[in-house]
Amino acid sequence: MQTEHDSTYISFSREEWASLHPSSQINLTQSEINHIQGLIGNLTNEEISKIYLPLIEYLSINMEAAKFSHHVKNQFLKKATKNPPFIIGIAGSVAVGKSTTSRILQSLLLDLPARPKVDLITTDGFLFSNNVLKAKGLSERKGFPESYNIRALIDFLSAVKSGEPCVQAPVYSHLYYDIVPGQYHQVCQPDIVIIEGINVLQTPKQVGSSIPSRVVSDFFDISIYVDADESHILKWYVERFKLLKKTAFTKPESYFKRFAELSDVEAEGVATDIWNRINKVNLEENILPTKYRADLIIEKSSNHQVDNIRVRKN
Ligand SMILES: Nc1ncnc2c1ncn2[C@@H]1O[C@H](COP(=O)(O)OP(=O)(O)O)[C@@H](O)[C@H]1O
Ligand SMILES: CC(C)(COP(=O)(O)O)[C@@H](O)C(=O)NCCC(=O)O
Repeated sequence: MQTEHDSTYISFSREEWASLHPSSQINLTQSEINHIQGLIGNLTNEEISKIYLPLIEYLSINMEAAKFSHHVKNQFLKKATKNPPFIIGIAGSVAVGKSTTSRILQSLLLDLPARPKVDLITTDGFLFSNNVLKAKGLSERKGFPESYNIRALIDFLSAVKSGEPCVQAPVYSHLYYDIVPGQYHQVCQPDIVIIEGINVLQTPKQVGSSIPSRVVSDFFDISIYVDADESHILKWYVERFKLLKKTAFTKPESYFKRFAELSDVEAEGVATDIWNRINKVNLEENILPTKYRADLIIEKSSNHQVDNIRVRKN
């Protein structure tokens, strides 16, 4: 069925995408590929070559274009401002693979010949702390637009983009299920920033009653929405929960340590309940509606293989 968005994007099957930039042309050594595979457990060499290397090439072309545009504007304005960092926004549901995709891209970007400085920031650092969420009656709304300090996120991106020497991003811990007081990620004039989060393409209407003059995506040079069927995402959410049950949840400091003793079947029930009450509702109400704001849409099938890539025409 034809949708209103079909004409906005060019769609590439997996094979069509791979053929745009055969991996043989890319100078990644086997040890660099091994390094990335070490970071992302079951990522195959084929997936890197067919999907992520062409994607890096597409990002590189966009970075070159942004640099050129900055240079000619500086010439016209008779200014010598520093090239701003290239900002990549990564959106999508909880558990769709935003942080994994971001880590793959960061590793490959770090390997580019110019050896750029690449920072990876997650927007969960801009969630209000559990105490604040509780006081606002939002404990069951973690991840919904109102649970984030969007103004702080916009101020952060504005400072990074304008080239401030060092800017701090607060840090969220999935182990403590809360913001870590006094811990920050320092961002000091990087060449590239990847910012990933469920909320990065949300619009002012969705972020509270007062409409800010800017939105998060105003600072992006390019944005990517990671997409998959909800049935696959639920499966990945439950699998991740079961893995955490055996690992992080067993730590005494874990917020979820009460779940460590659950059987696998009980854990599936708990995770499915959290999904249905919170993350599924958020996906349908606040995340999916932002999909067609992205410059690229990456569609993954049940085994995380990317089957289709859509690229915005202009
Ligand atoms: N490309 C991929 N290949 C293999 N596994 C993946 C891939 N992307 C995500 N996963 C797995 O899916 C689960 C959810 O991914 P994650 O990156 O944590 O999601 P998000 O950051 O969107 O919440 C994790 O268990 C992760 O290991
Ligand atoms: C903190 C989050 C909103 C962040 O999502 P992420 O960016 O990791 O996909 C999410 O992990 C979360 O905690 N959601 C609330 C319900 C739950 O525990 O899954």
